Amino acid sequence: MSHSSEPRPMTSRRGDPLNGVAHVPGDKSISHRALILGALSVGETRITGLLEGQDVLDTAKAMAAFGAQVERLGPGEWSVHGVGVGGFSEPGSVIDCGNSGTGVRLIMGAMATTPITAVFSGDASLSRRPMARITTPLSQFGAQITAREGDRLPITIQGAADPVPLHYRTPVASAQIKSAILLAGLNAPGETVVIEAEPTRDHSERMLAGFGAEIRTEVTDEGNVITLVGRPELRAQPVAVPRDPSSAAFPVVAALIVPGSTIRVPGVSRNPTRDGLYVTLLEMGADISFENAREEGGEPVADLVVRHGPLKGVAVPPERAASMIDEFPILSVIAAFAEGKTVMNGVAELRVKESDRIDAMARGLRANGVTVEETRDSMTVHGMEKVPGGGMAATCLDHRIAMSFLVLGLATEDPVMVDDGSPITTSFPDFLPLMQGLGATMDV
Ligand SMILES: O=C(O)C1=C[C@@H](OP(=O)(O)O)[C@@H](O)[C@H](O)C1
Ligand SMILES: C=C(OP(=O)(O)O)C(=O)O
Repeated sequence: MSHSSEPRPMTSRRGDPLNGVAHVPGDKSISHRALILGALSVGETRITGLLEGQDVLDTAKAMAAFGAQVERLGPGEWSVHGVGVGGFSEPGSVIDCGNSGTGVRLIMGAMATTPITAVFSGDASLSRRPMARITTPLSQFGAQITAREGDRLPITIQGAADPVPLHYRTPVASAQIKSAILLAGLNAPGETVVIEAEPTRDHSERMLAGFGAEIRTEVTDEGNVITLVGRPELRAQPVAVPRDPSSAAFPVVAALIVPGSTIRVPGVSRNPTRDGLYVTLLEMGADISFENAREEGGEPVADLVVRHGPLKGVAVPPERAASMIDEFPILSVIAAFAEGKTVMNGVAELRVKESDRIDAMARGLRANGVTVEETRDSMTVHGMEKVPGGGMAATCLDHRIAMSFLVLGLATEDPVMVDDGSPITTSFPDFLPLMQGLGATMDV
């Protein structure tokens, strides 16, 4: 299901310092994977802390359509009775993944080696995003795939009746490509191997191991070589989803740019494959401390304490991009308040997210008085002492663009408007009350 079709204009403006505790929602990547692996296991998987954003709810609905028993027990608490590897049944209607690239790409992988047919669709944003990166490897497993012009959704997949395991080098750094292949490899006999030149988020590998699959990662000169042994019996597991570092980034940056602020953000995942923004913020001179470092649900987590202070621009090295790929929109916001310029290189993938994020951020920042330069795969933001604001940003069906500009407006001279805040529900349904609870002036 796509998010609400009514545009929801929103505004944010300068006000008091931000203070308090921000309980951000569960990790989106881990939530999708918990539902999918739960559906592919034998027994009942109990999930706590699941993100109940529209992207993940669409994945839950899809798992039920493939035959799993999916039930909401309470806030963030879900039960999945799985059907086992190879046990998916043919869905009776189209699988609509709404706005979610992770949802559609991982689910296409999960069904591509089972002899059933499924049709996948999405909203206007998802229907523009490239899918050849997934359909190419899945065809090599033996799936028959028909896509719209340019390898876009809607896509029909007839799963392979006699799948062959795959040995595949990913052409771009993408955890979605890697994960789709690993999920397809579950029902192929023998070893499926994925090679990635740059490491990407490793939640699939961690969770597959936790559910009992034989999977190993070797670090070699050509990158990470991940090998999965097919046809395991996955055993249902309890999954405690840690809080999402990509969602935490919004209140964290808000506290860093609003003078006098101090906030605490407990229980945030500090998985090194997701940590690039925090490494970058520390290089910029941000006052962030990481307290009570511990492990929860197989992931390293910590409580973040964040205080406003002076910041300086930095150059983000391209090899860090994958570990903060969803955080460049909000980094470009904080860069506007830093001394000097912030340069982001090797970020071409931003052009194929929910929107062209380089274009969307550059336009919106310029509309609010900030100087931005862009190339095909880079963006440079010039910091200033006082950021004017007063402009309208188009959110382009992109939750992260909407939240980034609403954070910008908390520290600009004049208010910032976004044309449509409704996509925020895809990943952070309580964004508005959470920010208001910290003292932010933000409204619909
Ligand atoms: O695997 C995942 O859960 C994700 C991978 C990333 O996409 P790519 O694999 O396309 O880089 C990221 O942008 C997305 O929000 C979540
Ligand atoms: C890119 C994102 O998500 P997805 O690819 O799952 O749509 C995101 O959440 O920033």
